[in-house]
Amino acid sequence: MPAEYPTLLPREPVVTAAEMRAAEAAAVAAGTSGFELMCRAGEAAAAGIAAFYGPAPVLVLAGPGNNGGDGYVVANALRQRRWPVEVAALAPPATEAAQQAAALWNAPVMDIADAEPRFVLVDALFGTGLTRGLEEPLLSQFHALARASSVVIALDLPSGAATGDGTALSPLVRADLTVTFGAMKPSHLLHPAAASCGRVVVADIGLGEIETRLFRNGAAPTAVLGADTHKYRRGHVLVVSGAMAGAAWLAACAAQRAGAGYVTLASETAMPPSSLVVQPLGAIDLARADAVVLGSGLGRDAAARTRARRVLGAGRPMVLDADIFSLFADDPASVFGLGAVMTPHEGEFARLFGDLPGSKVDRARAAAARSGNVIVLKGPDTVIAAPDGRAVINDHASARLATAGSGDVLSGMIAAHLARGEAPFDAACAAVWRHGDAALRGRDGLIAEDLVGLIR
Ligand SMILES: NC(=O)C1=CN([C@@H]2O[C@H](COP(=O)(O)OP(=O)(O)OC[C@H]3O[C@@H](n4cnc5c(N)ncnc54)[C@H](O)[C@@H]3O)[C@@H](O)[C@H]2O)[C@@H](O)CC1
Ligand SMILES: [K+]
Repeated sequence: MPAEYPTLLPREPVVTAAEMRAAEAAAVAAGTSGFELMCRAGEAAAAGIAAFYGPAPVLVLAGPGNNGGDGYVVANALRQRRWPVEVAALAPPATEAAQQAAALWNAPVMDIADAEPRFVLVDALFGTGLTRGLEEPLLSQFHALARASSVVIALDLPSGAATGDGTALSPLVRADLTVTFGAMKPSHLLHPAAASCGRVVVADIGLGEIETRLFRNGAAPTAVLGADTHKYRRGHVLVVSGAMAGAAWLAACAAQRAGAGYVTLASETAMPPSSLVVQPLGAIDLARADAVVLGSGLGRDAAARTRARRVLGAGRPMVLDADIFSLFADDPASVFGLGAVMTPHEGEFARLFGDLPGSKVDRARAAAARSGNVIVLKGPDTVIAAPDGRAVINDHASARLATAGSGDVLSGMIAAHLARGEAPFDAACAAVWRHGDAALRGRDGLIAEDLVGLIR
């Protein structure tokens, strides 16, 4: 990689419930009690709540497990800060640590059926130990109390959210703030659960670095250009156009704006004069392309298939998108094992990989392993997975990206990163972040052409 492009910045780990339990068990084995961890969690949550909201009447809803235990610690800590606090419990605390926490509270606890709404509702019903959705009458009581509160704060997770896959096991109350412990869990980033977390704050409870292969996408590093750089050193991107010239043109412009020094559009259609180099595919020396976008605007006819085969054979770093997934749905082996970046949305993904089991992260990982390519499984919670099991969830994005051509823009951006010599996984992560960042700086009514102009 040219020296002027730094490697990726450190990313936030995202851990599963099992990884979290293992970290907790390791801490306990090393001499920290479960109750001590709970005290750290509850104290940190109370500090977080006090940082966001002034002293106000609070109702804490405590479940039977350790999430409920955290709730008792929060109640005690806010009471010490002179907030008026009440606690309502679903059932008596069932774990030793939660019993110790309830003893700390040492004040009346009412039944949830008797609770009155207060300004702040703290949801300490269930966390990572949830095994099934909330049942009636609790579900209705919880939602009614939340509707009548001004602020809802979830401890660890909104109760009813599964930890690992973003699913809602029962309808979720939308929290304003979720204070989680040790590290983010997949459901803080995967939809639909992520949409009910509000702002997510991670409280350090002293578990140290938790071993994981899943991360939250972080900001792409800024390229620092040396005075001696030149356009080819910044990377030569080739976009192969076909029946849908507009899509390929968007990808090419996005590659330019994302930093490629030289962009060629392989097209037999005349284009308006611009800084893009437009040439028929037959006239292009494919070996000179540092990265290729294949699929955006390619078309799905026989000519597209012929063009695709020719370009695939050149063995250049590649982004495979859009029409490629239809063209090779019956022959996926032709696009596997290339070390390329594939950028399907859910529909295209299903066409190529069928109905894989598990969470979005599991499915993207399985597809990456099967295809030998980096998979960018697009959506509000885009997952990027590498064949070796590394995965990243991107939440730095905007629903404004749901517009025609936004995928073509992303393909061009990934190609610009590949063309500078970045590894496929790093290139995909950086481009996905910058793509989302551009949309966040956009406005309602954003179209793909605007997005190109907003790339930073
Ligand atoms: N793992 C860790 O490192 C730490 C965990 N802590 C807290 O502990 C939580 C996990 O605690 P637990 O494992 O005790 O689990 P939870 O407190 O999430 O819930 C488990 C309890 O709820 C019951 N339950 C599950 N789903 C139910 C449903 N739908 N209806 C009724 N009952 C249901 C279970 O039978 C069990 O009694 C975390 O979310 C976090 O808040 C913190 O105390 C600090 C450290
Ligand atoms: K909760």
